[in-house]
This record gives sequence, C-alpha cells and structure tokens, in this order.
Amino acid sequence: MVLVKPPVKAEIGVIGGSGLYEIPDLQNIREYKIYTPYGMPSDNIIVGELRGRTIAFLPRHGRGHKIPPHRINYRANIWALKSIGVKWIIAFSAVGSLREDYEPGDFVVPDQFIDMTKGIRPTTFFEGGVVAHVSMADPFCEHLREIIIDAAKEIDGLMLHNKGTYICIEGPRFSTRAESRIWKEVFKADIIGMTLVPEVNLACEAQTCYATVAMITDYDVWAEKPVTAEEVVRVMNENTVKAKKLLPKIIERIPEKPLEDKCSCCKSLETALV
Ligand SMILES: CSC[C@H]1O[C@H](OP(=O)(O)O)[C@H](O)[C@@H]1O
Ligand SMILES: Nc1ncnc2[nH]cnc12
Repeated sequence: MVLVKPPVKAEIGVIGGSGLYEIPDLQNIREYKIYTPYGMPSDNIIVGELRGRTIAFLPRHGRGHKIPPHRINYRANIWALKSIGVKWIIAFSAVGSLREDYEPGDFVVPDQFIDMTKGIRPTTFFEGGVVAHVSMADPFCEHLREIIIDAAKEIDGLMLHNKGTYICIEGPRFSTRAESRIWKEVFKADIIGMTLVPEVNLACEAQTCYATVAMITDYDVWAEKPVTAEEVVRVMNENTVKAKKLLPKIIERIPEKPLEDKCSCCKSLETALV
C-alpha cells in the first residue's frame, strides 16, 4: 500500500467525545481525509487555527455520532493525528460517576484507568516484528493534566476534580447494578466510560502527550435511578457548553514543547522495545 503524506501539519489534536462534534471559533478551516495502514479514522480531520495554534479535530464517534465505542478504529484515529505532526492530544469524554461527590455536570481529569474491555479492540501498533511493552504506570501526560487543571480555574461555575480512576467497559450497553457496585466498591474506580482504552495506550505508543477531560453526565446505576441514554444526552449538552469554553483556555497554555521533568510521553518507547 502507498500512503501519501497529508499536506498539512497540526501541533495539537482534539478528540471530541459524545456531544463535542465541532470546535467553535476555529479559523481557516480545512478538512482532510486521511488514510492509515489501519483503515480510515472515525471521520475527516478538521484542521484550523485557534489562539494562534494549529489544531486538528476528530470526533471519536464520527459526525452524527454513528460509530459505537466498540467499533471505533482507535488505531486509525491516533495514527492519523500523529501522521500530521500532532504532539499533544486533548480527549473529551462523557462519563458516569461512581461516587456521590463527583456530580453530574462536574469535570474530572483522570490520572489512572482500569481496563474492563473484552479484548476485541485492537490495542497496539506493535503486532509483531517489533515488540513493545509501554509503561502504563502513569498513563496520562502529567504536564497536560496540569495545564487542563489550571485552565479550568478560569471557567466560572466549573467544578473540576484533579484526579480520578476511569474504568473503561466494553459497552455499548451500560453496566448492571451488580457490575456497577463492583466497579465502585471493590475496584474503587471513580468514573466510568467506554472509550478511554485503547485510545490512551495507543497515544502513548505513538509517543504523544495525552490527557482526558471527563465530563460527568450521570451516576451510573449504583445510585437509585438507573442511567439512561436520554439523561446522558441532556446533561451532556450542558457539559458541552462548558467544554467549548474550556478548550481555548487549555490551548493558550500549551507550550511549544512538553516539559521533560513532567512528561515522559514523548520518550515512551525508549524503555519499551524488546
Ligand atoms: C452517549 S453515552 C455513552 C457513550 O458516551 C461516552 O463516549 P465518549 O467517551 O466518546 O464521550 C461513553 O464512553 C460511551 O461511548
Ligand atoms: N454510566 C455510564 N457508563 C458507561 N459509559 C458512560 N458514559 C456516560 N455515562 C456512562
């Protein structure tokens, strides 16, 4: 296969989750269909300028939310962003809460995850030939996490929690009450979603700084009232308004280069190759 290098460069990638399908105020918008060795990404990549930086935007579920979490081509998405030069990825996600004090409408910048996907999603770029075992001890870019946490202080009325463990289930169904109690009481996870894995570890394999802005939409089903997609969508729309205000504040804080003492993402393969 011959892959033509796309005629575009972008420094910062933004992956939009449920509810975030566009970036407001993006200037000089161009759209690229990017082919990867893994097939097509979820959608065309939208490239434009915001706060003087070149941004590449990709809606994870595609425009119109057509791709369910277990069918997303995570490898193509990360490959496509990396292929146009993206060094930083800010990923937005709708999540459920597994604790009382993380309320619907609050945002979380997770620092850990638990993988409860079922092994049907391809999880690595290293399928043989070259073998890599990347460290996932600290799965998110600490530098980018700090930037997001700092940026959120500028948004009135936004409650943002600095850490949390995101449990990633296979979906597309929500959890049973029994499962939800295990995630909450036994695993002690804080938030729940369906898309973080393998996006986060592929970003790491691609030596990209990656952090998630998790936006709480519901209390999952450990609480009295079970979560419904309808409820998720209602709160999600309110969260999207806040996410759109937060994004420019994050972008304007992102430096040219990650700080090496706070981030090892760009060197993640140095100690991983066998
Ligand atoms: C529409 S509710 C369930 C759906 O929302 C989340 O997706 P994303 O992380 O892309 O915002 C969740 O993980 C599920 O895929
Ligand atoms: N309760 C929940 N479980 C899994 N994914 C979700 N996304 C939003 N809410 C969720």
